[in-house]
Amino acid sequence: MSETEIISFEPATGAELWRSQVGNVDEVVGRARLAWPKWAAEPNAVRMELMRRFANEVRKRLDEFAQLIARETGKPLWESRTEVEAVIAKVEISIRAHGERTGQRRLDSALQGSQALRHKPHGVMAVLGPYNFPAHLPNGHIVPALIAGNAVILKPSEKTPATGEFLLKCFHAAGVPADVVQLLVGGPDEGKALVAHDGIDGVLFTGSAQAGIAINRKMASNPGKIVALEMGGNNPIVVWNTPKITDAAALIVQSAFTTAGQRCTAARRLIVKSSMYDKIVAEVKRLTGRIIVGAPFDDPQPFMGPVIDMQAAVQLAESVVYLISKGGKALTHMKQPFEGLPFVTPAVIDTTALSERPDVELFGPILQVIKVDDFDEAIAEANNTRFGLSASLIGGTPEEYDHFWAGIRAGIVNWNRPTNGASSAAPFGGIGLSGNHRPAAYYAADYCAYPVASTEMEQPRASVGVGFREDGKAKSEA
Ligand SMILES: NC(=O)c1ccc[n+]([C@@H]2O[C@H](COP(=O)([O-])OP(=O)(O)OC[C@H]3O[C@@H](n4cnc5c(N)ncnc54)[C@H](O)[C@@H]3O)[C@@H](O)[C@H]2O)c1
Ligand SMILES: O=CCC[C@H](NC(=O)CCC(=O)O)C(=O)O
Repeated sequence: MSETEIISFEPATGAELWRSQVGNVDEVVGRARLAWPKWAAEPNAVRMELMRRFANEVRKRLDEFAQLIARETGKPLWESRTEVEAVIAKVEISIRAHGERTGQRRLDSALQGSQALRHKPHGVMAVLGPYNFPAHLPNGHIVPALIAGNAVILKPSEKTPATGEFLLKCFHAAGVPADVVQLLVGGPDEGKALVAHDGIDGVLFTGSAQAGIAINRKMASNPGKIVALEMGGNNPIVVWNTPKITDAAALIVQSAFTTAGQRCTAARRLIVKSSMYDKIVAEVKRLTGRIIVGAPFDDPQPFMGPVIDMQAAVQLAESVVYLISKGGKALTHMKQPFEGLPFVTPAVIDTTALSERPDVELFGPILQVIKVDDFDEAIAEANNTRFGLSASLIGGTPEEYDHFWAGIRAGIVNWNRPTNGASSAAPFGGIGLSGNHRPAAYYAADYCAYPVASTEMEQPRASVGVGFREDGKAKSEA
């Protein structure tokens, strides 16, 4: 039975934060369809100016917004602030991307007329958001979609609706008409109804592979509708010859445990050269042991907050038990330091001995360690996944990095940098179960508008060419 009400709870305290009735999909879509043509007909400059006003609105409310994200997701306040800063930065990046990726071109020819390339918006776009970046990631679809002239319906995650509501209030306060960007409160049922609705021209999804595949299936009979899928990862970080053990360990810990491991780009598998194993593992254990796990407003600030809810915490603890039951060796144990609340400490598990490692995204602070002897074996192990979002090489020579870059199947391939923390000024997406070749961030402009090619002359001008007699009849008819 579907829920009639959505309630958001603060992970760090269990307190109720927000509640609302679920939205009416037909009504929201109907309003968006009516509002869209006027919005699409506005000059680009008007839409861009409104986006800049939106950025200013968010800037004015940065503290309030960051506090809400911290309460609703459990992320430390310092990290929640970085999410709000990313929301602000998205506007200028998207304006630039719109011009560079979907701008206008015109090629004049005296004979053929003028060859013009312009872009049109799709219409009404459904944005389905995840809970881990409840503002920044939906916003990464919303801003480019609005700039291009689409109307948008945001269905935020059922776990973080208050953040979605706050984000949309900032658009409205900036002057974007209420029906041009609307909130649809709901869970997966409302998401499914929105995706299936005839009045939707596209679905811009960020979330799990499971839900993304279900959406892709649903949209298969509508090839004309745009579907952008940003999904999860089972991301490798490979450590090869490096004398910089402390730096390597810091990059590994940052990759695996930032946001309590709840990032699509988090490192899930540490693949390490046998001869470096002892040193790297010792340093990773030492650093992991120093991580402060705590509530978002604690002083000193924690590195990691709780995971999103108790269900997630229990699933993560069960995954650790499963890996150990199959032959994994716990290098650090996952503990639940606060009874009844979803705080977990990071687990590092050596799974080298496992004959089959489950290729699933364990969305939390669990890092598997796999020991290998040979660089090609490391690359093969890194590619031993159906996902393909991000991958990093720590250490190695420039030649080895070239080899790694060429051999790795992922949308983001880094060298001596973490697997996460991707730039909004670059394309962002993955292959395999991580996405459907419609990268977001800088390339989001591409899926928010479609190109129209036109050959244009101010007056009709045609010439009868080869194959015609003087009277205009074709030779073949003679
Ligand atoms: N690649 C990326 O850019 C990226 C970014 C952030 C998060 N993620 C991924 O998101 C996941 C965590 O977020 P989550 O748990 O909120 O994801 P989720 O897939 O459970 O939910 C995402 C959104 O889709 C909706 N939804 C769920 N099932 C649906 C269906 N069948 N039809 C339509 N809508 C549906 C949800 O209500 C929610 O709004 C992780 O897998 C993470 O890797 C990916
Ligand atoms: O959880 C998934 C997103 C993680 C984040 N990626 C980005 O912020 C991409 C940039 C953008 O979309 O603007 C990361 O890599 O940490």
